[in-house]
Amino acid sequence: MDDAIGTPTDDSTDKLVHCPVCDLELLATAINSHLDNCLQVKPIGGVAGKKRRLSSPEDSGMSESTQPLKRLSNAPNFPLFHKPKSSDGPSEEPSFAAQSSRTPDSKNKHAESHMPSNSDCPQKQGNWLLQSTSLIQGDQPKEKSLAEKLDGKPLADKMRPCSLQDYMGQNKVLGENTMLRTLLQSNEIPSIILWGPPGCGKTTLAHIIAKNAKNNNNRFVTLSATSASTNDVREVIKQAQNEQRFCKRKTILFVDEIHRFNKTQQDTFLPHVECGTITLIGATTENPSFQINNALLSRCRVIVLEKLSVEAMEAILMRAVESLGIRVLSEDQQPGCSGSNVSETAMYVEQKALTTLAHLCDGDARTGLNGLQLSVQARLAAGKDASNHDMVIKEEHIKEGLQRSHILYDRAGEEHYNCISALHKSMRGSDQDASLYWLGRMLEGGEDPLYVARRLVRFASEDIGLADPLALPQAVSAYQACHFIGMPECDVILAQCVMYLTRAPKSIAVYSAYGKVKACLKNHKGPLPPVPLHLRNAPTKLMKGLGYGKGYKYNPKYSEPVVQDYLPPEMKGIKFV
Ligand SMILES: Nc1ncnc2c1ncn2[C@@H]1O[C@H](COP(=O)(O)OP(=O)(O)OP(=O)(O)O)[C@@H](O)[C@H]1O
Repeated sequence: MDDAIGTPTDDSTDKLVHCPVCDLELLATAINSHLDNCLQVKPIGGVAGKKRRLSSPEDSGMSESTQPLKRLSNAPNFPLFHKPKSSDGPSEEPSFAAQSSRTPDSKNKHAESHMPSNSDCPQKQGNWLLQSTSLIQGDQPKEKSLAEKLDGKPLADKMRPCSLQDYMGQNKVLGENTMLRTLLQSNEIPSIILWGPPGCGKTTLAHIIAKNAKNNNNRFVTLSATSASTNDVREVIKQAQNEQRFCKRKTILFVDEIHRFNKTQQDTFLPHVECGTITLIGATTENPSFQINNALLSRCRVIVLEKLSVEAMEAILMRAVESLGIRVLSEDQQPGCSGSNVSETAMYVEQKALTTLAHLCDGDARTGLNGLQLSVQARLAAGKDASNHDMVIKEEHIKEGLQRSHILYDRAGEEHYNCISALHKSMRGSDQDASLYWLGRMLEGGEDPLYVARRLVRFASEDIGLADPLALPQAVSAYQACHFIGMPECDVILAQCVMYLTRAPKSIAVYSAYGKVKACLKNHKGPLPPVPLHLRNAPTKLMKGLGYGKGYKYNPKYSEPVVQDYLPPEMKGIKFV
């Protein structure tokens, strides 16, 4: 038979059947693949889509009988017989294995990850970046201006990496052969607690894990412990159970700021993490040993993320700068040296400015990126009236940008010492307003409250001492209270202590007396004199026999004042106080 498609192989399969769509007679063995393709051309109900009409047999010059065969190689198949390729499908996303090579130049590869493949990726949603670059061929969308690119969500959100390739730093936990990477590559996602300082990438890592998990047909649900109630948690768990029962899909639950959940809420997770209904990814800036209950903690792996290094921060900033189309000027370069069209308005940033920003943001990528955004926006505003087209972001602009958002405070650098010194001196001078101002400068700039509290303990003794013996317990209590409560609530505790110490009477008697002791010991020439025998303890017979404790007058036994030497004879008469 001329029209039959396929070759009979045995008696049971050489039966002829009619295609229900095109009425073609063909072998039973070939009906499925024929139908697949036939339906692409002639969907049941007869209404072909707009695209299909454009490539109708008449348009293509193909006869209806040959069309299905021609389409076999590249036509998408009808979902009845083949799984659809969704935008989340594994085939469209690089797996962790594919993402595994995080080389130092990975920051240069971000254009790859900007290809529109997943709607979860912030850079891809709304195409803010794509519209500004030439990644899309053919119908070029109108290029966005720099101001437009900065509009809307904060730059830090827009730049959130979608893959490990763009995830900088954290090599201790994500480098080659680390436990986490191995687990992720094998799609074994354990319940984990990501613990690290603000802006170090906890949420970002959770999103990357989730994206990979979605590719592997898992559900990803997020909750913020700051707003979710116990009922919300129960609802998520109920849905997770249904998904597991009916769709055989696992649920990954990301809980941001998990330390803010109370004990009951944390307990709600327990059995479900235990039995695998949900895989929990918690993020916290607080020490999980204190903030997360032990039972939950023992069911999760704690992954400690660190502040981002200056190098990682530079890479993150560089990626943002490139995405925004800002050109980087090294020390010996001038604006316009790239040979670009001079009539175009160009934005430049000095390499030094980026390095300064990377240092100042204290390993917090959000601070760094938002600081960059502020500086660029400030330059754009300043450049509106200027006749010169080129705008250059310099170090001072970066600092200015950070100051505006009250974050210019280099915790590791000079500013840290300058501010604590100013606080100490203001308290010594009993100036309450100045003392509070310097305290505020440090705390609002992100200083560690425990560092400030430790300095107050020292001040209580050094500058107040016995003039007010309650100053020291005040300061120690403030330290403990800060330890229990943490920022931001502990700010007022420190303020109370600072005001107490500022108002207290001052005395450096203890401080200077002890200073003299240290000087005496330091300047002593020759061997230090031995402890006089009568002052020595004599716990054993031998020591007693050697004369230890001999002649010592036990003061409580005497009603009259005791005359006795307490210093070595060489030191007799020395005064420290
Ligand atoms: N390791 C990283 N690599 C690249 N970009 C990062 C990295 N870490 C953070 N970022 C950038 O900083 C932004 C903020 O990071 P993220 O929200 O992940 O921090 P976080 O640790 O969860 O902070 P918080 O505790 O304050 O919620 C991200 O949107 C991203 O742009």
